[in-house]
Amino acid sequence: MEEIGFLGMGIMGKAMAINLLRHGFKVTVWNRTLSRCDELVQHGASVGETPAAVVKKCKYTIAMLSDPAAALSVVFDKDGALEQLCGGKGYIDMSTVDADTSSKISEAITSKGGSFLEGPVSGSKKPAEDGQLVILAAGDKALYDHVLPAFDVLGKKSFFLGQVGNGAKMKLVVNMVMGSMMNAFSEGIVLADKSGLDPHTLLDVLDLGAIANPMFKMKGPAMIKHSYPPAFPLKHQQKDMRLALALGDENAVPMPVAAAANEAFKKARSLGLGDHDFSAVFETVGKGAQSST
Ligand SMILES: NC(=O)C1=CN([C@@H]2O[C@H](COP(=O)(O)OP(=O)(O)OC[C@H]3O[C@@H](n4cnc5c(N)ncnc54)[C@H](OP(=O)(O)O)[C@@H]3O)[C@@H](O)[C@H]2O)C=CC1
Ligand SMILES: O=CCCC(=O)O
Repeated sequence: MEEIGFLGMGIMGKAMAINLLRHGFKVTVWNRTLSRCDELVQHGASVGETPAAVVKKCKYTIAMLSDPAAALSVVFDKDGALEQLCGGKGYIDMSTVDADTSSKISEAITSKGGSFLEGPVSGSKKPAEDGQLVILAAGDKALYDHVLPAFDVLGKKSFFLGQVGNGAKMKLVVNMVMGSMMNAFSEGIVLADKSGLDPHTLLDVLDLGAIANPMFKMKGPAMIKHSYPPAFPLKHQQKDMRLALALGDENAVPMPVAAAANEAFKKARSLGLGDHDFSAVFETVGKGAQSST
């Protein structure tokens, strides 16, 4: 099996790279904080000293980085991926970024003869560990077909959405809906509690009705305990709301619900909750933090 490069050993990148190793892929990893690669070595990975070194060694390289600035830096900076991208090499950015960022990266890589695919994912830490992500790919179709065996390990379903930017946009729309839902859910828990209802009973009622969903089921009990172990860091959810609102601006789509949700995530960041799970936005609702829940 050919060797895959993997840049970014955060919550998602680590889980995805370990999953590939577990399924017999050879993987060479890199992370800005190199010590975070140590655990991957124990799982059988090799380590590259720089993004360029990883791309030089591997026919194709996946990136899973925090935000547009990180995605651009890893490609364009000194010792970045672009230095070694050329004909026969592929680069797949699975980070959640905006379409402009993705297009900049795509243009630079294709102008050097390389191929580019974006592949942001729906699904969080546990689906990444279990290979149950939903992959929203767009860009070079030949590269997509080539990496499908790896996508089949990482995800339960891959979509090919056409031209570069469509994967990024789809991901932002999905996360805009998710962030708005999380805020409504938080308000619901606080409202139930403040009006004398048992929030656990609210969870049971929600789970049996038309708006039952895995997110409420998974996050609700921990939120009631004010516990937010990071699966999807709140700072990344706020980045996605911001980028989705910019997409709304570009397309003249009024999004008052998403704008309010973004304000709540910003508030949560200002309270120092950026590295907690995004469900910590619960702490911004009324006096959620002081409630009897
Ligand atoms: N967590 C989740 O549930 C999901 C996350 N996503 C998206 O996936 C991406 C990664 O998320 P996640 O793994 O949770 O994030 P983490 O914050 O856990 O990891 C971020 C990664 O980006 C690296 N990084 C940050 N800034 C830079 C930089 N300037 N240069 C180089 N590397 C940098 C970090 O390196 P270092 O270790 O050195 O800080 C780390 O490897 C994000 O775009 C996120 O929105 C998508 C679906 C689900
Ligand atoms: O971008 C993060 C998505 C998290 C999820 O789908 O649960």
